[in-house]
This record gives sequence, structure tokens and C-alpha cells, in this order.
Amino acid sequence: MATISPGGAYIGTPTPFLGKKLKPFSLTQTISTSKPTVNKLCRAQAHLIDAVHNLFLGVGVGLPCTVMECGDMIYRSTLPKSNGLTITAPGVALALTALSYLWATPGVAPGFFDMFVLAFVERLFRPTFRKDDFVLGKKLGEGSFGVVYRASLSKKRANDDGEYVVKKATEYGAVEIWMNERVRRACGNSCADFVYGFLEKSSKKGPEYWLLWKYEGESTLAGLLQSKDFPYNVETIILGKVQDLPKGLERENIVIQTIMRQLLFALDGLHSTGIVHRDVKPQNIIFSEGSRAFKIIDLGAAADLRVGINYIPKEFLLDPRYAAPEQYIMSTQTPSAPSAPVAAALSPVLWQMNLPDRFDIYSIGLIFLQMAFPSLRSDSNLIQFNRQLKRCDYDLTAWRKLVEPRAGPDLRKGFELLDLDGGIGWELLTSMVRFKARQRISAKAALAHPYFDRQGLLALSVMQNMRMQYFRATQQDYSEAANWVIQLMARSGTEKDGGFTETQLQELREKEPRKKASAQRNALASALRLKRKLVKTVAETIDEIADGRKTVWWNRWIPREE
Ligand SMILES: Nc1ncnc2c1ncn2[C@@H]1O[C@H](COP(=O)(O)OP(=O)(O)OP(=O)(O)O)[C@@H](O)[C@H]1O
Repeated sequence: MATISPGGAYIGTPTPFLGKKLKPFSLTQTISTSKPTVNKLCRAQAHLIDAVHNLFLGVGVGLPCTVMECGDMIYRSTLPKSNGLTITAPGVALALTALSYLWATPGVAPGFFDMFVLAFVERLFRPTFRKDDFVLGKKLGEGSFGVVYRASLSKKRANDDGEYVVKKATEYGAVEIWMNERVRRACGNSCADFVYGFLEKSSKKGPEYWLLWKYEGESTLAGLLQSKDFPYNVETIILGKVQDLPKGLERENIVIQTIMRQLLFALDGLHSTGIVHRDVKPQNIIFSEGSRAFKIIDLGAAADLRVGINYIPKEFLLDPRYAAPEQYIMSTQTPSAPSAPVAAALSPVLWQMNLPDRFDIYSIGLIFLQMAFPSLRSDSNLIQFNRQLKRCDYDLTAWRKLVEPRAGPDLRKGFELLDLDGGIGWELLTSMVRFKARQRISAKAALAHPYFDRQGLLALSVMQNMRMQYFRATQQDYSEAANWVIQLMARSGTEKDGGFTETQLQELREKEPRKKASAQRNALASALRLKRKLVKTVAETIDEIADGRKTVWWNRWIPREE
């Protein structure tokens, strides 16, 4: 209970808080006591201060003297010694909430540890390289922003077989070095083994970024998919032996399952650390001969949503063959990433609001589709499929109804493969290839899908069946319910009373696919568009670097060759 002393001093006496009697305390505050109404006000104010004080004391948050129960300066020496931290239920709940926020994807706390501890330690111990350490060999690829070579060391080093890949990149190489270093620390097995990156200024063409990876092998998933022998050509390299099964759907299914599991595993690693690749396609998946697994390459278009690097909401980077219909990984209403510490603090909220990882999931779904349907492995057929799917409002079941009655042997084979084990493969596929990002499964949830239980649906245990039911329940379309809630909110929303107005809500609603496709684009036009977008996005990123807005967050980590 709080009282006002004749002199206007406010004295707080202990009040029970959650059944616990708290130690006495006092606060001195000058309050006029001349009028009764003012007295009432003062008492109310005193109650309020009392309650707030007790709340903070209860949850263990406050100034040292209140928390440590040390009383007035005058009487402090007479008080019993503090018995340490008081653990209360609200305190524990608050702490748990704070911890789960800090550890929620993309991980604010692990991010700080990574940036301020791991990155520094790594810099002390990692081997460094210079341009002269390498002899460049065969050209492996050339993209819009760099050339990739196979390379070997000019002088052998201990414990080094000397097989490398070097990418000489333009300005955007800085972003790619940042992403590769982040990945190496957070989920090294997801991507090709990154060794080192530096800025080389002595080149005649101007400054160039050199990126070094271990040479993983010569096969990309794109190359393997083009072989008539797929998936048997992958079977031996991935499983290490030929399966004791006759050639047929069941055997092919096992190989495809293994590839899918590896791809989802790699993607889950990236997403868990807040990186969205944005350019997942068979050309960017390499088979690592050393670890007998598929790994992701080419992080040049990736966005690090933990600190907002390479993330520009109104721009997108995409290969039209594999891109999700939303084109943007974040809502265009989301503001451009603020400074890195602020972006990091807000990242769990933005991640949950936008679920940007589902952009990559759509691309993986299309790769799954290509593995199952031989006829969709060529570029032209994939582009045609994309058009058909768009006409079906991105509903795979509707597409199936459209094409199955007049399907050729290749298409029928795909449906049969996905229908094995009670259609569990088809179910996984349809949970990845969906119009709305929010309804797509995450990489982690996909890995737990019964499709990956070796024996299939029929052999599922009771527990697994329950998990399956749970999975199906969580895959329901709840957008109608969400719309209903939005409607309710709309009714109460006016300019005067607050809440959301109709116009504001309109922006919140997800846009449905347009029924009619716009003018049909051919593959060349799409490729040109992609290139233009890439150039524009990189230009914007470079502008940001030039502005000095983001330089600190990646450029300063990159060693320079003077
Ligand atoms: N670690 C690696 N090990 C073996 N080969 C690699 C490795 N990294 C890249 N490659 C090869 O180099 C090619 C080009 O690599 P990457 O996609 O990263 O470059 P890029 O400049 O972005 O090219 P593009 O724009 O054509 O994708 C790949 O298709 C792959 O064949």
C-alpha cells in the first residue's frame, strides 16, 4: 500500500505480488496536498507507481536498488543481505519470450555471435591466398558478372590437393564473398566449399573480386538431368552402388527421394541462417564428389535477411523458368532494409510476415517435377508447362486434370512415380508448388514429410500416421479464415477511430493470380528481362555501397590485394 506523508513524500509499503510479500521501499516525490481532489489524484498516482514498481520488481527488471532490495541510503546497512535473483513466473515467461525472439529465424543472437566472434576467429586462422598463388585453367562458365575458371596452386601447400575454382567477378563479387563466408560458418555442407575471397586491384580491367572454392566435381544437376539415363546415372555416384532392384519406377523413386532430401537439407541450412538463394535451378546445383552429395552454388543473387544485404524489396532477381509467381521475396510494402543492426533486430518479424524462404521452395518443387517427368526436362517444355500452370491459376491438381486424360507415356510415367505409396510424392510436390508463398511448405517441414520415410505410406507407424494427419491439417488453406478476420477488422476501422481502413486492408490481402495471362513471352525475351533486372538490382546495390550505407557490413571484411 502506498501513502502520502504530510510533507508530500510518497512512501511505498510492501504489497503482495503473486503471493509473495516484497521488501519495503520508498520513493520521494513532491506532491501538493492542499485540495482533497488533488489528494485523490496523488493517491491514484501513488497506486500506479506502486503497481508498476512491483511489476518490475516481480519480474526482476529495474534499477539496481529496486531489484537488489537495498532500501533507503539511511537504512541500507540494517537490511538483511539480498538473497540474489528472485525467479518469478512472469520473469521466466518474459525471459523465454525474449530468448525465443532472439533465436527465431533468421536468428538475431546467433547473428551477433557469428559477426563479432566467429568471423574474427575465422580470420585469424584461415589460410590466405593471392592472385599469384594460382594458375588458371579451363573456363567453366561465364555469367553476367564474372568468369569462372578451374585453377590449381602454382606452389603446392601441405595437405592441399590444389584443385580450385576461381571466379573473377565485378563489383557484385563483394556480396557473393559475404554470402559464402556466412554460409561457410553457418552451414558449410549446404554450398560448395568456399575457401577465400579478396579484392584484386592490380588487374588491367580495374578492381576485381577473386572468389575461391574447392573444386567439387564436374557434374551439375542440369547436366545429369539432360542424360537419357537419369536417374540411373545419379544412382551410382550418390548411393555408391547399384541398387538390388530391377529397373523401374520404384528404383527411380529411391534415387529421386535421395536427391530431394539432399537439396532440401542444403536449402534448410541456408534458410535457417536467414539466407534466401533466389536462383535455385539445376544449373546452380553441383554434385560434390568428395561428400557424395548435391550442393548449391552461385550465391550472387542471394539475400541475407539477417542484416538486409542484397535485399531490395521492389526489385527481384529471377530466372523465369524456376521463379515463383510472386517474383518478390518480400512484400513490396516492406521498406528497404535499414541499417544492419536495426535490420537484424527486426529480422524475425519481417521473416515471419513474408516467409521469403518459400520463394526457393517453389523452385525446388519445379526441380522435383522435372526429375519426375522426363518430358519437362527441356527448357522449352518447362516454359510451356509454366504457361499451362499459370492458366490453371498455379493449381497443380487442376493442371493434372487438364493434361492427364491426353498424357503421353512420359507424362504418365511421372504421375505413376509420384502416385507410389498412396500418392505421397504428389502430395509433397503440391505442397511446394503453390501460388501463395504462405501455403508452401518450408524446407524443414518438407524434410519431415512421410515421403522421405523409406517404406512409404503403407508402412507408416501409428505415430507417423498421426504426424501425417497433422501435416495435412497444417497444409489446409487458412486464407479464407484470415480474410474473415481482416473483414472484421475492416468494419471497426475508420480514420477517426483507428484500426485498418478498407484501403489499407486491400494492401494486406494477397493478390490472386490474374485469370488471363498477359501477352505471351518467348524464352529469349524472358532471358533479356532477367538480365536487365539483374543489372538494375546490382546497380542499386552498388549505389548503396557508394552511399556508404552498407559498406561497413560486408566490404570491410574482405581482404584487399594492394
Ligand atoms: N565449386 C565448384 N566446383 C566445381 N565446379 C564449379 C564450382 N563452382 C562453380 N563451378 C562450375 O562453374 C560454373 C559457373 O559457376 P557459377 O554459376 O557460380 O558462375 P556464374 O558466373 O554465376 O555463371 P552463371 O551466370 O552462368 O550461373 C558452374 O556451372 C559449374 O559448372
